[in-house]
Amino acid sequence: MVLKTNDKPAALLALEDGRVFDCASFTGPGEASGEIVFNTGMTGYQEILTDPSYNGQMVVMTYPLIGTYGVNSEDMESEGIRAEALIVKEYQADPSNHRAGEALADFLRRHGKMGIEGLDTRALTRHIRTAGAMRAFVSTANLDPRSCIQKARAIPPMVGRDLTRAASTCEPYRWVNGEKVFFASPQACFRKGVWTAQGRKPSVAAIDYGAKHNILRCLEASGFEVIVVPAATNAADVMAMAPDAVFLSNGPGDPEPAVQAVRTVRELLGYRPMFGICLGHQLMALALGGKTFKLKFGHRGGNQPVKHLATGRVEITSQNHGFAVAPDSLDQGEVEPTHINLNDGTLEGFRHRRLPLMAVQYHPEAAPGPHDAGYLFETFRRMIAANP
Ligand SMILES: NC(=O)CC[C@H](N)C(=O)O
Repeated sequence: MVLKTNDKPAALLALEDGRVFDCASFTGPGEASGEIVFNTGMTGYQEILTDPSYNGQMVVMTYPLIGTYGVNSEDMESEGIRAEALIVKEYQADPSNHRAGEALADFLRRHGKMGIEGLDTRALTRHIRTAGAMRAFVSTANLDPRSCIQKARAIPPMVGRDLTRAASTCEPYRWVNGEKVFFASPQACFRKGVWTAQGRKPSVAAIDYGAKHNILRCLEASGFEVIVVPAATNAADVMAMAPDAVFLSNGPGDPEPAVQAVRTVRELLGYRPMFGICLGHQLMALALGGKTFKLKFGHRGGNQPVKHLATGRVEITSQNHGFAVAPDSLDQGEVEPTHINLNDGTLEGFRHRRLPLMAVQYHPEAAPGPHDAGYLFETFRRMIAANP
């Protein structure tokens, strides 16, 4: 039981289906709302909080003790905290790690986000598994269950939300040595001579729907010259850059209402080799005429088993998604499934039989998580070499 003090005021977590949990806030007074989802990673709370794909969501960690290794300056997946709140069984306020620069509670507070503890996260997770991911509201100021449930029901549902532009960069930038380098003006980016490696490295235009920094780090480490462009960039502007390849990033929200993004991807199909990760995978499937649907409680964690169909090899993968591509909605004559999830049989990757297109639903950049799927960046490189 958590001692409720002035530092840790009592809070109430209310779910839209009427379930409530007494808890405490380890970041002081506040209020938060969003879709409540769980992550099964034992570590990785910093990467999870800063992954833009968690925008609009409150994350429950199933591992019971969180905060032990603090927060450091190297493991950021974006500039700030993108999740709405972090919900844990027990917060460990005294971090011990040589890389720790800050305690988790201070990091959350600095970004104006809530940390919640002192509830039975196992019961909460089992409830989400049975009833599905749903809207929730948590407050230290309002402890009235009925009113909190109403507030949970008043927030917009995740289905139908296009968050691609909200999570994207407003201006294009170069990704150089792990840093963003902006252009003198955005227009300076959309021209053929923008690439500096001039053929010594494959150039990739990465469309940003809320890209995790580690994807950009992996592209750079795999030898690509990377320029990141906003989600609203149209196909003509991408083509004006004449990149060797196009990359579609991860991102928050429901892919189906992102019609402008899907149109751009459709216009780029077959233009140059293209690789999509997570939301990028879903947008590519939609551009190919496929459909997506919402999973009951999604896949979030670092231990999702995925079978690579060509080799029979099983990869342990890092994942974060609430939607999935319906395999039957894709033209099997054109699109070949390449990966499936061994927990629930859902589609985890595909390639096109004629065009140089590949996509995976999981995260080969894997931070936090295993490195089993790192070969995909090399596969992308080979695809570019084969399609000059
Ligand atoms: N990590 C992602 O790109 C997530 C994609 C999408 N928002 C989903 O939840 O399915």
